[in-house]
Amino acid sequence: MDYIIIVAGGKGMRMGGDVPKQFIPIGGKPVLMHTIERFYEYNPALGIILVLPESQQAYWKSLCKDYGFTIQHTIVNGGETRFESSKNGLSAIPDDEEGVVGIHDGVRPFASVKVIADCFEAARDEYAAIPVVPVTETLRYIDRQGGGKNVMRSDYRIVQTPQVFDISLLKQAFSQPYQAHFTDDASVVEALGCQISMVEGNRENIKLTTPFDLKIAETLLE
Ligand SMILES: Nc1ccn([C@@H]2O[C@H](COP(=O)(O)OP(=O)(O)OP(=O)(O)O)[C@@H](O)[C@H]2O)c(=O)n1
Ligand SMILES: C[C@](O)(CO)[C@H](O)COP(=O)(O)O
Repeated sequence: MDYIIIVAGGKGMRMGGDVPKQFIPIGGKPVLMHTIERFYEYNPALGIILVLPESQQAYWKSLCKDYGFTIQHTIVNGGETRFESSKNGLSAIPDDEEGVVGIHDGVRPFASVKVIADCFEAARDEYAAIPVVPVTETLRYIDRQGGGKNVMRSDYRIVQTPQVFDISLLKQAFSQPYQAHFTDDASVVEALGCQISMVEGNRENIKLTTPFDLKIAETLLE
């Protein structure tokens, strides 16, 4: 069986505000409902695991009731770091399960169904796949003295989610101790010495990080 783990266990410090960013309504319903619907649209048989801070779980259940949101999912407690939240989500999948598992930021409601399908397909063939988009602005490397140097932007890609992996490979990766450079799930798998395949992402698949991103989200839904 295949799964998607949707991580929404963060604090949303850069977004600020009283309502955690995954619950902010865009286009008439909470961000997280849009995100889950994308994966349901891709494959209604996908096992959906939602990682949420324990303190937010009752509120989420009340939102599901209020909005008539009935897509089945399992809720798991969030962790202190994204690494821990991903690991908690993964622990909800039986150890002997075969198939692939994606990990997706709860606050990326615009992953296209094509990108989701491409990532799952690539991971079935190549064990680990992530969506990337080109850099559209010029990049400068900043050294420790604060000096800058132009670098070739064509040498870099912006990394999105869902990041999809063979289940047993991902379980092995997450048995490693946490390291500070684990900023996504692919970096955890790469630390085992594995190659990560890249598929073309979709530009709208932004991470809602600051209030500015919410304005873009509303525009994308118009
Ligand atoms: N301990 C954590 C930290 C992050 N995340 C999730 O990882 C995704 C990407 O993280 P980010 O956008 O940075 O969210 P926050 O950590 O909540 O934001 P901030 O860094 O501004 O506090 C989000 O869906 C977030 O909920 C998580 O599940 N558990
Ligand atoms: C996983 C991620 O969205 C890929 O771009 C990103 O690394 C998350 O970073 P954050 O600082 O936890 O938002």
